[in-house]
Amino acid sequence: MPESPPCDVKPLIALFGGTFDPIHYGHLNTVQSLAAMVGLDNVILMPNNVPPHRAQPEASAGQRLHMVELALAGMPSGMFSLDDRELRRQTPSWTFDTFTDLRSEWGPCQPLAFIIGLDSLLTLPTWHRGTELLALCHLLVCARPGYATHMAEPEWQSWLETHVTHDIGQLHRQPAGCIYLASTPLLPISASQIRDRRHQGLACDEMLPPAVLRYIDAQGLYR
Ligand SMILES: Nc1ncnc2c1ncn2[C@@H]1O[C@H](COP(=O)(O)OP(=O)(O)OP(=O)(O)O)[C@@H](O)[C@H]1O
Ligand SMILES: O=C(O)c1ccc[n+]([C@@H]2O[C@H](COP(=O)([O-])O)[C@@H](O)[C@H]2O)c1
Repeated sequence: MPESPPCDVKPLIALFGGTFDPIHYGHLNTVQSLAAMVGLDNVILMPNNVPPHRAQPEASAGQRLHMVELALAGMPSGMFSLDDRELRRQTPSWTFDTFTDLRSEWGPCQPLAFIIGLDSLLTLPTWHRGTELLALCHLLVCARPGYATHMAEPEWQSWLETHVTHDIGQLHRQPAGCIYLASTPLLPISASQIRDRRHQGLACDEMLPPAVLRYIDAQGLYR
């Protein structure tokens, strides 16, 4: 029986999904640190359209996309790019479906990763085919202040421990299957805190890029 040819080593492609209602420095700075730690030349931001597992966003999909574009314009050139595939789907933005598409586009050998914050990891086993995601990609997990460092259920914790790697090289050599818990700097910023502060008429100047804040003002968002 002929052996399948070995995979060529290809640069790891990493996507960072989010609702980004709005995008903030907790996203941008944390992921920049992660990229430096893991050796990513580029991170692809992927705003969702119909976020599963949460209340629907206050800003429209178009407004959230525009805020991401404004934020990226202020970041070092080439560091980030944008993928709007979930915005073009009207069904819930299930990550498993998105990575099924990405895997068929890139083929079985391409190392792919999904970037999430610690809070997302803690709920991942409740996602649509959540734990099966590892068959399609790695998970790169950014630290986030105020969240437990253990999974809520013992079987989820053993799933996590089975897949955790400390070997960054493995993320680049293997197409999928590893969870990397990155010790990124802890940034206590959240989109819900920004929305709450805006609802109360409080300033958010240090929390997100000025161009995004100007757009929020101009659009009358989060009043
Ligand atoms: N300050 C932060 N540090 C690390 N990861 C973060 C931070 N803020 C958001 N993330 C991660 O970024 C991804 C997208 O997050 P999202 O767009 O929902 O922002 P959020 O601030 O968590 O929003 P909300 O407060 O509305 O839930 C998620 O995986 C989340 O865990
Ligand atoms: O596929 C799922 O079931 C699923 C459930 C919760 C979140 N996600 C994705 O995880 C990313 C972070 O989610 P959020 O809600 O923190 O913006 C974003 O890309 C979501 O679409 C995906």
